[in-house]
Amino acid sequence: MSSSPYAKELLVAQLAVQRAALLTKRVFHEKTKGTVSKDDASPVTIGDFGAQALIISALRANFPSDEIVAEEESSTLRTNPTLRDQIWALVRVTALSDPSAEALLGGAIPSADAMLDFIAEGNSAGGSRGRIWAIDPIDGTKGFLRGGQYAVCLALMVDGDVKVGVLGCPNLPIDDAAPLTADIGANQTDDEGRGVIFSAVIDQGATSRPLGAGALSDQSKPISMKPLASTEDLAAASVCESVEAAHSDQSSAGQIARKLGITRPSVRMDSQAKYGSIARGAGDIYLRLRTSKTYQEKIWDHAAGDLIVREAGGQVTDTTGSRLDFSVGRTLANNQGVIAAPKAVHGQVIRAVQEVLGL
Ligand SMILES: Nc1ncnc2c1ncn2[C@@H]1O[C@H](COP(=O)(O)O)[C@@H](OP(=O)(O)O)[C@H]1O
Ligand SMILES: [Mg+2]
Ligand SMILES: [Mg+2]
Ligand SMILES: [Mg+2]
Repeated sequence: MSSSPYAKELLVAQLAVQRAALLTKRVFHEKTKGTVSKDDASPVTIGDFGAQALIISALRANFPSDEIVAEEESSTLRTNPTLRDQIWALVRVTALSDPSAEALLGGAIPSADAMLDFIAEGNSAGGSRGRIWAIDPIDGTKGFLRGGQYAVCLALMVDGDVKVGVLGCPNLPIDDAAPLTADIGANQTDDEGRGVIFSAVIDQGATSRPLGAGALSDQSKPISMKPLASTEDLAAASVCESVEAAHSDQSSAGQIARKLGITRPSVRMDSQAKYGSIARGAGDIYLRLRTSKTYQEKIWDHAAGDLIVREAGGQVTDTTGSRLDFSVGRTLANNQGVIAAPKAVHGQVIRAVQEVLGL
């Protein structure tokens, strides 16, 4: 193993994300996905819980004293043994099908109860001190259920700053040069040539590699944002935004694009696959414009993508132009929306955003 900073964290994170992604792919092909509706009416599946259990068990085996902020909680499972047992069966069979990384990932989870305990360990309040991992076991659960884009997301923050970010995107093309395709209606699962892991370590650049099983042979390739520099470049840019109109103001995004001279329709895709896609130059700009004054973005929805885009030559801020602040707890309480773009044009994009939003 190389001795560059965060080499072990990166390796463990990639292997854990890869194994969790295998689990989610398995769930996609099951007839019952154990979908339950959470308090905020968003869905969670056995895939979300199982992926979170696998990732936390891998982190605990390697970094026992780190804190963990993860999206899902275990309380509903403690009173729902049927759901718990479905997840347990899935976690066991996935670990068995991915044996080569066993030594690093810490061996099998001993029991269903131990699995629930792992899931529950993602309850850190977050904050500005120490080593804290942020996990979104399935980001874009709605995309996952409809056969579109989703991402298994893991990031390490140290003293409130993201140092390592990994995104597993089972339904994106492996080919960094493949054109962007919108999510809606398309079943993009398990096609030949899909499944990619994006990674970044602070000051070490960003990479992509195929998502597989087991050990990671060295197939990582550096990725970078498209180097947009001029107004003409901007006019040819493609904008990514959420599929969900409730998650981002699509009508303002359309006005912003027109103001920048962009003629192509935006590409709507679920999850942090948007960050990965612009980081490798398949798209150019990610706009996420808040739809309510009360919703606070969650750190696990942005931490890995923020670092991957910045390490690929992009700039990521909120609509006021401030960097995303991961140091204030489980949410981005200090930020409003997200604007990610190549460095050279980010200022121009922010001006258009502020004109349209009246900021
Ligand atoms: N009102 C809202 N505004 C912005 N984001 C929201 C939201 N309600 C839910 N989300 C988040 O949007 C994420 C999906 O992002 P996207 O819209 O880019 O696909 C969800 O992640 P999960 O699918 O992990 O729950 C969820 O955390
Ligand atoms: Mg969710
Ligand atoms: Mg999410
Ligand atoms: Mg999620």
